[in-house]
Amino acid sequence: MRIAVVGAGAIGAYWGAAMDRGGAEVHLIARNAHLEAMRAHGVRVLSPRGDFVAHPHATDDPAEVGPVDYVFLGLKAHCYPTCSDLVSPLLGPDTAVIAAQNGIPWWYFHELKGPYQGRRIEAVDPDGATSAVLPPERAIGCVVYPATVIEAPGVIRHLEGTRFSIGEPSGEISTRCTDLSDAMIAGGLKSPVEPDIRNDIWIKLMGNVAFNPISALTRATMVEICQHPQTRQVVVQLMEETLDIAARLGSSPDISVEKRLRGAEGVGHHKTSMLQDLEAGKQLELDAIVTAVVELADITGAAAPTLRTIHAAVDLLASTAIP
Ligand SMILES: NC(=O)C1=CN([C@@H]2O[C@H](COP(=O)(O)OP(=O)(O)OC[C@H]3O[C@@H](n4cnc5c(N)ncnc54)[C@H](OP(=O)(O)O)[C@@H]3O)[C@@H](O)[C@H]2O)C=CC1
Ligand SMILES: CC(C)(CO)C(=O)C(=O)O
Repeated sequence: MRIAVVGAGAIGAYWGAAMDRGGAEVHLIARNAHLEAMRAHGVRVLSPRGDFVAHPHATDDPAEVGPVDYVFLGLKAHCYPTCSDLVSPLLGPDTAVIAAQNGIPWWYFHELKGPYQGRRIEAVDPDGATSAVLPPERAIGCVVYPATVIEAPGVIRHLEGTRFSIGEPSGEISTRCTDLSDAMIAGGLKSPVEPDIRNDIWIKLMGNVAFNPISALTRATMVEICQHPQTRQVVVQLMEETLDIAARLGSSPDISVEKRLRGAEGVGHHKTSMLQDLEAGKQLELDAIVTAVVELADITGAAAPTLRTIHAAVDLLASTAIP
Protein backbone atom coordinates (compact mmCIF):
# COMPACT_ATOMS: atom_id res chain seq x y z
CA MET A 1 0.00 0.00 0.00
CA ARG A 2 1.46 3.38 -1.07
CA ILE A 3 0.51 6.34 1.07
CA ALA A 4 1.36 10.05 0.99
CA VAL A 5 0.84 12.37 3.94
CA VAL A 6 0.37 15.93 2.71
CA GLY A 7 1.27 18.36 5.50
CA ALA A 8 3.10 15.93 7.78
CA GLY A 9 2.76 18.07 10.92
CA ALA A 10 1.60 17.07 14.39
CA ILE A 11 -1.10 14.63 13.35
CA GLY A 12 0.16 13.78 9.85
CA ALA A 13 3.68 12.81 10.93
CA TYR A 14 2.26 10.80 13.85
CA TRP A 15 -0.11 8.91 11.52
CA GLY A 16 2.58 8.47 8.88
CA ALA A 17 5.06 7.12 11.43
CA ALA A 18 2.47 4.62 12.70
CA MET A 19 1.61 3.51 9.14
CA ASP A 20 5.31 3.09 8.32
CA ARG A 21 5.70 0.97 11.44
CA GLY A 22 2.78 -1.15 10.25
CA GLY A 23 4.50 -1.90 6.93
CA ALA A 24 2.94 0.59 4.50
CA GLU A 25 5.11 2.51 2.01
CA VAL A 26 4.80 6.04 3.39
CA HIS A 27 5.88 9.37 1.86
CA LEU A 28 5.72 12.49 4.03
CA ILE A 29 5.26 15.88 2.33
CA ALA A 30 6.50 18.60 4.66
CA ARG A 31 8.65 21.72 4.64
CA ASN A 32 11.35 23.77 6.36
CA ALA A 33 13.19 22.66 9.50
CA HIS A 34 10.63 19.97 10.34
CA LEU A 35 11.21 18.35 6.94
CA GLU A 36 14.99 18.55 7.29
CA ALA A 37 14.83 16.93 10.75
CA MET A 38 12.60 14.09 9.50
CA ARG A 39 14.91 13.55 6.53
CA ALA A 40 17.96 13.39 8.74
CA HIS A 41 16.65 11.52 11.78
CA GLY A 42 13.21 10.12 10.91
CA VAL A 43 10.04 10.90 12.87
CA ARG A 44 10.57 10.55 16.61
CA VAL A 45 7.28 9.86 18.43
CA LEU A 46 7.20 10.42 22.18
CA SER A 47 4.16 8.62 23.53
CA PRO A 48 2.74 7.31 26.80
CA ARG A 49 2.27 4.07 24.84
CA GLY A 50 6.03 3.85 24.18
CA ASP A 51 8.42 6.03 22.20
CA PHE A 52 9.47 4.98 18.70
CA VAL A 53 11.29 6.26 15.63
CA ALA A 54 10.11 5.66 12.07
CA HIS A 55 11.98 6.46 8.86
CA PRO A 56 9.49 7.07 6.05
CA HIS A 57 10.62 8.94 2.94
CA ALA A 58 10.20 12.72 3.44
CA THR A 59 10.18 15.41 0.75
CA ASP A 60 8.73 18.79 -0.19
CA ASP A 61 8.13 17.65 -3.76
CA PRO A 62 5.06 15.45 -4.37
CA ALA A 63 6.16 14.90 -7.99
CA GLU A 64 9.00 12.80 -6.55
CA VAL A 65 6.34 10.47 -5.14
CA GLY A 66 3.74 10.25 -7.92
CA PRO A 67 0.34 8.56 -7.65
CA VAL A 68 -0.41 6.68 -4.42
CA ASP A 69 -3.28 4.55 -3.11
CA TYR A 70 -4.20 6.94 -0.28
CA VAL A 71 -3.50 10.62 0.37
CA PHE A 72 -3.77 11.60 4.04
CA LEU A 73 -4.29 15.36 4.45
CA GLY A 74 -2.52 16.67 7.55
CA LEU A 75 -2.85 20.30 6.43
CA LYS A 76 -5.13 22.70 8.29
CA ALA A 77 -8.56 22.65 6.63
CA HIS A 78 -8.34 26.24 5.35
CA CYS A 79 -5.39 25.12 3.17
CA TYR A 80 -7.50 22.61 1.22
CA PRO A 81 -8.88 24.96 -1.47
CA THR A 82 -5.34 25.94 -2.49
CA CYS A 83 -3.49 22.64 -2.06
CA SER A 84 -3.65 21.58 -5.71
CA ASP A 85 0.13 21.75 -6.33
CA LEU A 86 0.73 19.50 -3.32
CA VAL A 87 -2.00 16.95 -4.00
CA SER A 88 -2.50 16.66 -7.77
CA PRO A 89 0.80 14.81 -8.50
CA LEU A 90 -0.26 12.16 -5.96
CA LEU A 91 -3.63 11.38 -7.51
CA GLY A 92 -4.10 8.36 -9.75
CA PRO A 93 -7.47 7.19 -11.06
CA ASP A 94 -8.36 5.35 -7.81
CA THR A 95 -6.50 7.37 -5.18
CA ALA A 96 -8.61 7.92 -2.04
CA VAL A 97 -8.27 11.04 0.12
CA ILE A 98 -8.57 11.02 3.92
CA ALA A 99 -8.61 14.36 5.76
CA ALA A 100 -7.49 14.71 9.38
CA GLN A 101 -9.45 17.93 9.82
CA ASN A 102 -11.76 18.73 12.69
CA GLY A 103 -15.15 20.21 11.86
CA ILE A 104 -17.40 19.87 8.82
CA PRO A 105 -15.70 18.38 5.73
CA TRP A 106 -16.16 19.78 2.23
CA TRP A 107 -17.77 16.50 1.09
CA TYR A 108 -20.48 16.55 3.82
CA PHE A 109 -23.48 16.47 1.45
CA HIS A 110 -21.88 14.01 -1.00
CA GLU A 111 -23.96 10.80 -1.04
CA LEU A 112 -26.14 12.04 1.86
CA LYS A 113 -29.61 10.78 1.10
CA GLY A 114 -32.34 13.37 1.57
CA PRO A 115 -33.24 16.95 0.69
CA TYR A 116 -29.72 18.37 0.92
CA GLN A 117 -27.88 15.76 -1.17
CA GLY A 118 -25.12 17.29 -3.30
CA ARG A 119 -25.28 20.77 -1.72
CA ARG A 120 -22.08 22.73 -1.36
CA ILE A 121 -20.97 24.37 1.90
CA GLU A 122 -19.42 27.69 0.98
CA ALA A 123 -17.36 27.99 4.19
CA VAL A 124 -15.36 24.85 3.40
CA ASP A 125 -15.76 24.68 -0.37
CA PRO A 126 -15.60 28.31 -1.50
CA ASP A 127 -16.89 28.52 -5.09
CA GLY A 128 -16.23 24.76 -5.32
CA ALA A 129 -12.46 25.28 -4.99
CA THR A 130 -11.95 22.42 -2.51
CA SER A 131 -14.05 19.97 -4.52
CA ALA A 132 -12.07 20.90 -7.64
CA VAL A 133 -8.83 19.83 -5.94
CA LEU A 134 -10.31 17.03 -3.85
CA PRO A 135 -13.30 15.54 -5.69
CA PRO A 136 -15.80 14.29 -3.06
CA GLU A 137 -15.94 10.83 -4.64
CA ARG A 138 -12.29 10.37 -3.60
CA ALA A 139 -13.07 11.21 0.05
CA ILE A 140 -13.10 8.70 2.87
CA GLY A 141 -14.47 10.33 6.04
CA CYS A 142 -12.17 10.31 9.06
CA VAL A 143 -12.53 11.49 12.64
CA VAL A 144 -9.24 11.89 14.49
CA TYR A 145 -9.46 11.29 18.25
CA PRO A 146 -5.73 11.39 19.17
CA ALA A 147 -4.03 14.59 20.29
CA THR A 148 -0.46 15.35 19.16
CA VAL A 149 1.86 18.36 18.95
CA ILE A 150 5.16 19.06 17.21
CA GLU A 151 7.50 19.35 20.18
CA ALA A 152 10.57 20.13 18.07
CA PRO A 153 11.36 19.69 14.36
CA GLY A 154 10.97 15.98 13.63
CA VAL A 155 9.68 15.22 17.13
CA ILE A 156 5.98 14.49 17.74
CA ARG A 157 4.55 14.43 21.24
CA HIS A 158 1.58 12.04 21.34
CA LEU A 159 -0.63 13.06 24.25
CA GLU A 160 -3.51 10.59 24.08
CA GLY A 161 -5.74 8.47 21.86
CA THR A 162 -5.13 6.14 18.91
CA ARG A 163 -8.55 6.05 17.24
CA PHE A 164 -8.97 7.20 13.63
CA SER A 165 -12.58 6.27 12.80
CA ILE A 166 -13.18 6.10 9.06
CA GLY A 167 -16.19 5.64 6.81
CA GLU A 168 -17.51 6.16 3.31
CA PRO A 169 -19.78 9.19 2.76
CA SER A 170 -22.31 6.67 1.37
CA GLY A 171 -22.06 4.41 4.42
CA GLU A 172 -20.83 1.47 2.33
CA ILE A 173 -18.25 -0.78 4.01
CA SER A 174 -15.90 -0.60 1.04
CA THR A 175 -12.68 -2.48 0.36
CA ARG A 176 -10.71 0.77 0.25
CA CYS A 177 -11.91 1.44 3.83
CA THR A 178 -11.30 -2.05 5.20
CA ASP A 179 -7.82 -2.20 3.58
CA LEU A 180 -6.92 1.16 5.09
CA SER A 181 -8.31 0.15 8.47
CA ASP A 182 -6.25 -3.07 8.42
CA ALA A 183 -3.11 -1.06 7.64
CA MET A 184 -3.83 1.34 10.51
CA ILE A 185 -4.39 -1.52 12.92
CA ALA A 186 -1.09 -3.06 11.78
CA GLY A 187 0.49 0.27 12.75
CA GLY A 188 -0.91 0.12 16.28
CA LEU A 189 -3.87 2.45 15.71
CA LYS A 190 -7.57 1.85 16.30
CA SER A 191 -9.57 2.22 13.12
CA PRO A 192 -13.22 1.21 13.15
CA VAL A 193 -14.98 1.45 9.78
CA GLU A 194 -18.24 3.23 10.59
CA PRO A 195 -21.49 2.81 8.66
CA ASP A 196 -22.35 6.45 9.47
CA ILE A 197 -19.19 8.49 9.87
CA ARG A 198 -21.24 11.71 10.09
CA ASN A 199 -22.36 10.72 13.60
CA ASP A 200 -18.70 10.60 14.67
CA ILE A 201 -18.09 13.95 12.99
CA TRP A 202 -20.84 15.53 15.10
CA ILE A 203 -19.64 13.93 18.34
CA LYS A 204 -16.13 15.32 17.84
CA LEU A 205 -17.50 18.65 16.60
CA MET A 206 -19.68 19.16 19.70
CA GLY A 207 -16.41 19.67 21.58
CA ASN A 208 -14.53 21.71 18.97
CA VAL A 209 -17.40 24.08 18.15
CA ALA A 210 -17.65 24.99 21.83
CA PHE A 211 -14.18 24.79 23.34
CA ASN A 212 -12.08 26.04 20.44
CA PRO A 213 -13.72 29.47 19.99
CA ILE A 214 -14.37 30.01 23.72
CA SER A 215 -10.75 29.20 24.48
CA ALA A 216 -9.54 31.63 21.82
CA LEU A 217 -11.83 34.37 23.19
CA THR A 218 -10.98 33.78 26.86
CA ARG A 219 -7.48 32.23 26.66
CA ALA A 220 -8.70 29.60 29.12
CA THR A 221 -7.91 25.87 29.15
CA MET A 222 -10.55 23.16 28.70
CA VAL A 223 -10.96 22.49 32.41
CA GLU A 224 -11.14 26.19 33.24
CA ILE A 225 -13.96 26.65 30.72
CA CYS A 226 -15.79 23.64 32.22
CA GLN A 227 -15.43 24.77 35.81
CA HIS A 228 -16.50 28.39 35.32
CA PRO A 229 -20.29 28.16 35.73
CA GLN A 230 -21.19 30.73 33.07
CA THR A 231 -18.85 29.44 30.35
CA ARG A 232 -19.94 25.88 31.20
CA GLN A 233 -23.50 27.02 30.46
CA VAL A 234 -22.39 28.53 27.14
CA VAL A 235 -20.76 25.19 26.26
CA VAL A 236 -24.01 23.37 27.11
CA GLN A 237 -25.99 25.73 24.86
CA LEU A 238 -23.50 25.37 22.00
CA MET A 239 -23.59 21.58 22.26
CA GLU A 240 -27.41 21.53 22.36
CA GLU A 241 -27.62 23.81 19.33
CA THR A 242 -25.09 21.62 17.49
CA LEU A 243 -27.11 18.48 18.26
CA ASP A 244 -30.21 20.24 16.96
CA ILE A 245 -28.48 21.08 13.65
CA ALA A 246 -27.18 17.49 13.37
CA ALA A 247 -30.71 16.15 13.90
CA ARG A 248 -32.12 18.50 11.23
CA LEU A 249 -29.60 16.98 8.82
CA GLY A 250 -30.68 13.45 9.72
CA SER A 251 -27.78 12.54 12.02
CA SER A 252 -28.24 11.08 15.48
CA PRO A 253 -24.95 11.25 17.40
CA ASP A 254 -25.34 8.86 20.30
CA ILE A 255 -24.00 10.98 23.16
CA SER A 256 -25.48 13.30 25.79
CA VAL A 257 -24.24 16.83 26.40
CA GLU A 258 -23.31 15.85 29.98
CA LYS A 259 -21.21 12.90 28.81
CA ARG A 260 -19.46 15.00 26.13
CA LEU A 261 -18.74 17.70 28.72
CA ARG A 262 -17.29 15.14 31.16
CA GLY A 263 -14.98 13.85 28.42
CA ALA A 264 -13.79 17.39 27.62
CA GLU A 265 -13.28 18.28 31.28
CA GLY A 266 -11.10 15.17 31.64
CA VAL A 267 -8.67 16.59 29.08
CA GLY A 268 -7.63 19.01 31.86
CA HIS A 269 -5.43 22.10 31.55
CA HIS A 270 -5.09 21.75 27.79
CA LYS A 271 -5.09 24.69 25.39
CA THR A 272 -7.19 23.91 22.33
CA SER A 273 -5.53 23.98 18.93
CA MET A 274 -7.37 27.26 18.20
CA LEU A 275 -5.88 28.93 21.26
CA GLN A 276 -2.45 27.53 20.36
CA ASP A 277 -2.80 28.93 16.83
CA LEU A 278 -3.91 32.32 18.19
CA GLU A 279 -0.92 32.50 20.52
CA ALA A 280 1.39 31.51 17.65
CA GLY A 281 -0.11 34.21 15.36
CA LYS A 282 -1.37 31.54 12.93
CA GLN A 283 -4.63 31.57 11.00
CA LEU A 284 -7.48 30.06 13.05
CA GLU A 285 -9.26 26.97 11.71
CA LEU A 286 -12.62 28.74 11.91
CA ASP A 287 -14.16 27.89 8.54
CA ALA A 288 -14.62 24.17 9.17
CA ILE A 289 -15.12 24.29 12.94
CA VAL A 290 -17.50 27.24 13.40
CA THR A 291 -18.47 29.07 10.18
CA ALA A 292 -19.62 25.91 8.39
CA VAL A 293 -21.84 25.02 11.35
CA VAL A 294 -23.47 28.46 11.17
CA GLU A 295 -24.03 27.86 7.45
CA LEU A 296 -25.66 24.51 8.25
CA ALA A 297 -27.90 26.29 10.77
CA ASP A 298 -28.94 28.69 7.97
CA ILE A 299 -29.55 25.83 5.54
CA THR A 300 -31.71 23.89 8.02
CA GLY A 301 -33.50 26.90 9.56
CA ALA A 302 -32.03 26.38 13.03
CA ALA A 303 -32.01 29.47 15.28
CA ALA A 304 -28.69 28.62 17.01
CA PRO A 305 -28.42 32.00 18.79
CA THR A 306 -25.43 31.13 20.97
CA LEU A 307 -23.50 29.68 18.03
CA ARG A 308 -24.12 32.84 15.99
CA THR A 309 -22.97 35.07 18.87
CA ILE A 310 -19.79 33.10 19.48
CA HIS A 311 -19.10 33.00 15.73
CA ALA A 312 -19.44 36.78 15.44
CA ALA A 313 -17.02 37.34 18.31
CA VAL A 314 -14.38 34.81 17.22
CA ASP A 315 -14.62 35.90 13.58
CA LEU A 316 -13.84 39.47 14.66
CA LEU A 317 -11.01 38.18 16.83
CA ALA A 318 -9.56 36.27 13.86
CA SER A 319 -9.73 39.34 11.63
CA THR A 320 -8.15 41.72 14.15
CA ALA A 321 -5.67 39.54 16.04
CA ILE A 322 -4.01 37.60 13.21
CA PRO A 323 -1.74 39.65 10.92
N1 LIG B 1 -2.93 17.88 16.35
C1 LIG B 1 -4.00 17.24 16.80
O1 LIG B 1 -3.99 16.71 17.92
C2 LIG B 1 -5.23 17.11 15.97
C3 LIG B 1 -5.36 17.74 14.75
N2 LIG B 1 -6.51 17.56 14.00
C4 LIG B 1 -6.65 18.21 12.71
O2 LIG B 1 -5.55 17.85 11.88
C5 LIG B 1 -5.21 18.93 11.00
C6 LIG B 1 -3.75 19.24 11.15
O3 LIG B 1 -3.52 19.71 12.47
P1 LIG B 1 -2.07 19.67 13.11
O4 LIG B 1 -1.35 18.44 12.71
O5 LIG B 1 -2.25 19.94 14.54
O6 LIG B 1 -1.40 20.93 12.40
P2 LIG B 1 0.14 21.20 12.07
O7 LIG B 1 0.24 22.67 11.84
O8 LIG B 1 1.02 20.59 13.11
O9 LIG B 1 0.36 20.40 10.73
C7 LIG B 1 0.16 20.96 9.44
C8 LIG B 1 1.47 20.79 8.70
O10 LIG B 1 1.27 21.09 7.34
C9 LIG B 1 2.44 21.80 6.93
N3 LIG B 1 2.23 22.52 5.69
C10 LIG B 1 1.38 23.55 5.45
N4 LIG B 1 1.50 23.97 4.19
C11 LIG B 1 2.44 23.19 3.61
C12 LIG B 1 3.03 23.16 2.33
N5 LIG B 1 2.65 24.00 1.36
N6 LIG B 1 3.99 22.24 2.08
C13 LIG B 1 4.38 21.37 3.03
N7 LIG B 1 3.87 21.36 4.28
C14 LIG B 1 2.91 22.26 4.57
C15 LIG B 1 2.70 22.73 8.09
O11 LIG B 1 3.97 23.32 8.01
P3 LIG B 1 4.21 24.78 8.66
O12 LIG B 1 4.16 24.58 10.14
O13 LIG B 1 5.54 25.17 8.11
O14 LIG B 1 3.09 25.66 8.19
C16 LIG B 1 2.55 21.74 9.24
O15 LIG B 1 3.73 21.01 9.48
C17 LIG B 1 -6.13 20.09 11.38
O16 LIG B 1 -7.20 20.15 10.49
C18 LIG B 1 -6.63 19.72 12.79
O17 LIG B 1 -7.93 20.21 13.05
C19 LIG B 1 -7.52 16.74 14.42
C20 LIG B 1 -7.44 16.13 15.62
C21 LIG B 1 -6.31 16.25 16.49
C1 LIG C 1 -8.67 19.66 22.52
C2 LIG C 1 -9.81 19.53 21.57
C3 LIG C 1 -10.47 18.19 21.83
C4 LIG C 1 -10.83 20.66 21.86
O1 LIG C 1 -12.13 20.44 21.54
C5 LIG C 1 -9.37 19.63 20.14
O2 LIG C 1 -9.73 18.82 19.33
C6 LIG C 1 -8.57 20.77 19.66
O3 LIG C 1 -7.77 21.33 20.41
O4 LIG C 1 -8.73 21.15 18.49
